[in-house]
Amino acid sequence: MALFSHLILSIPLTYTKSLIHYLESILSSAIRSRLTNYIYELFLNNENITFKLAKMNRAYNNPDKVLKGDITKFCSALSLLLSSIVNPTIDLVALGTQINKNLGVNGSALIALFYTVSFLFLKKITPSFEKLIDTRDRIEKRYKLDYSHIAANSEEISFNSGEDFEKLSSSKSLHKLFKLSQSIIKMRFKYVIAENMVVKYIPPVIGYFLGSYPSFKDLGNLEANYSFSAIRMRNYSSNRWLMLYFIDAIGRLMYTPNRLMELSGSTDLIFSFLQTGHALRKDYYPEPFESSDDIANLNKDLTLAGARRVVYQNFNGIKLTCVPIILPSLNPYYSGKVLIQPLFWTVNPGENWLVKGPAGIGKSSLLKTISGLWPTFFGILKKPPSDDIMYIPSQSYMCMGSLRDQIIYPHGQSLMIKNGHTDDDLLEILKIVSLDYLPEKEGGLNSIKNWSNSLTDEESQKICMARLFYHRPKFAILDECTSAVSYSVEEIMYKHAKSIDITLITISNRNHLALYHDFVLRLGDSHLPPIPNSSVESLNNSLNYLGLRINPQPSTNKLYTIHEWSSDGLIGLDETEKTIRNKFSDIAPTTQLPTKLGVPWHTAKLNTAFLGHQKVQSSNYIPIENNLDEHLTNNEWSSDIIHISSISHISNSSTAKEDNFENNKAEIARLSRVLSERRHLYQMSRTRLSEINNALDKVILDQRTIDALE
Ligand SMILES: Nc1ncnc2c1ncn2[C@@H]1O[C@H](COP(=O)(O)OP(=O)(O)OP(=O)(O)O)[C@@H](O)[C@H]1O
Repeated sequence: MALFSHLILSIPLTYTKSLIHYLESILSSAIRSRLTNYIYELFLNNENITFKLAKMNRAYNNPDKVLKGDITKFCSALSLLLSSIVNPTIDLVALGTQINKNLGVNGSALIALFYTVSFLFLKKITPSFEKLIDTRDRIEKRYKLDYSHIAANSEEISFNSGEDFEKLSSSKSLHKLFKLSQSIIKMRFKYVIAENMVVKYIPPVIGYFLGSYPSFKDLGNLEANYSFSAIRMRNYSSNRWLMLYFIDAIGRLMYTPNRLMELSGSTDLIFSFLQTGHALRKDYYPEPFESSDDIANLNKDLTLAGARRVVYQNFNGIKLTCVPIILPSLNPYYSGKVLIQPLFWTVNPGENWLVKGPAGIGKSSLLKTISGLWPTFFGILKKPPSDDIMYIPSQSYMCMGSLRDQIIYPHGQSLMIKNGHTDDDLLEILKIVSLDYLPEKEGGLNSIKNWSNSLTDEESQKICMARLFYHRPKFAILDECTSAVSYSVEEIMYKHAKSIDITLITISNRNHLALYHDFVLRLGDSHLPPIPNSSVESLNNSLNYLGLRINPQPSTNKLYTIHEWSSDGLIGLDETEKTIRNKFSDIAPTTQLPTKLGVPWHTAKLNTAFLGHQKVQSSNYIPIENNLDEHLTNNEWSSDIIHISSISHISNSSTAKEDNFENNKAEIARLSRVLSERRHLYQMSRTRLSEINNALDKVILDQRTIDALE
């Protein structure tokens, strides 16, 4: 009978536990999926939040960790609260009522007193684990930073034989970390012993005593004892079990603060992660100043927090009115670095622009500003809706998925079909970019691979151009995205882009690309004066930018033009450099301008007919070195050759001035010297190459090596 009643009681108990566990798991996965979806909505949208989070924010440069680890921890800690609070609370209420009945008010008061004292005692002896763990995490972060610094700079460290120094500095933080971790472990050990004593071991003793007290308090009355012994034993037994379950429930409840502490840690993390996402969405940067000096040096126009961000996204063209290009500082209240002086630049539909300038001057930064990755700090930016403009950066991006996905990215196959495209269209596009062999080689358009590793740089760049031809936007900004493609294929691509009415803005220093463009935006010519802002100082509605007064609407695209652009020989302009210098003699040369203004820029119309003439001339030279690597040859030689041809054109011109002629003669002599030096270098390389070939012939390779090489 006893066994039967035990079974009857234990079956629902077991199932109740399983049910609670089941509910916990369901709750945890439901919270996780909702939270993750919410985060995706927040971060993966058209507002560049992921970029801002990764590049322009210091707190969460590794959002992966939050998504993979912290959210899972948070969800399971939250769902565990169900069993750790609800369950013991129900037990406490039910058992407490019964105990109150059995033991009377005094017994209940004694229990309450005991637990109040225990609780206060535990509170007193609990070390500040939160603070300690926080400190440990900071030291650990520092240690990891030290280590990644070593990994990132391994080459420099080896050159400087700095291994001992690095070992010492990183072992210092490791030592600190070990010491703190050990003391946390020791403290926790002592605390757990005290806690178990108070929560697990002392309460049952008190429980037994209190539970038995009503049954045995009149033990002296033998008669009564005799007649009521059975009842007394039953009461004793039931009180004892009641007390044990009651103590167990209180114990479980007393562990809840630990659970809550765990939960509060991850809640804090997730909350500030979401808060950062929302703040970045609104371009609000809550990071505080680091010292009062920073406020004094602050120039609000140049900070992320003070950026004006006046952007219109429904313009049929691209128009920058007084927009400087500024490299943002990661601290939102610090001034960014001004790369380029405020631009007044308009790209109308059908006008193709070539953007040129020395390395590191800010060409790609211009792309980042127009695309919105970096904010428009000042002035007004007008651009087409996002469907009408495409940005192709210098680093080719290959998504996860099939070969088809690479071409149609960011569209999916269903959208492609919905838009009326077929696989045959894609094959046609691949033909244009000279990748017609790719589907067969890679196993068809459905083949899924890690494309970043499978494709060469040239193929990746061609895929990005294929993407452009698939989407056919009205405008495209191409940032040196054909640098690995041969000139002949590049020519086909540019011609095709123009034939399908894509207005191109190409960032490149490849001179021959001028052939496919109508205008040039030249950044950072050191010998030219800056934008002529002094001439507009008197205008009433001029803008005050860094202490300069700038006319908000000067005539665009024709600030001033020059006849020759010093080093690369682009021609087709109206005035000589000398005339310009005279015209702006009141303005200090750029090199003496405060660097905070950024580099100057100018625009000009290209005389493509003349450039075509140059190209014919330059191609005559190429066969001389036709054994060199084609790409290098064209790149290296053509810039000098174009220059020579442009200069000879000027010198033959009937209007050429005598001093110009002298200058050009000197320049021709210099370039001839460069040319002969390069020929010499080339000869040396060829000799070396044939030596290597001879040496290779003598190496006997075994079959395995040959197979591996093949
Ligand atoms: N994310 C970044 N963090 C720090 N500095 C940057 C960042 N992006 C650009 N810069 C700096 O801004 C300046 C301009 O860079 P940008 O890439 O725009 O030059 P660029 O003219 O395109 O040069 P290149 O032709 O070499 O690509 C450089 O000094 C570069 O170091």
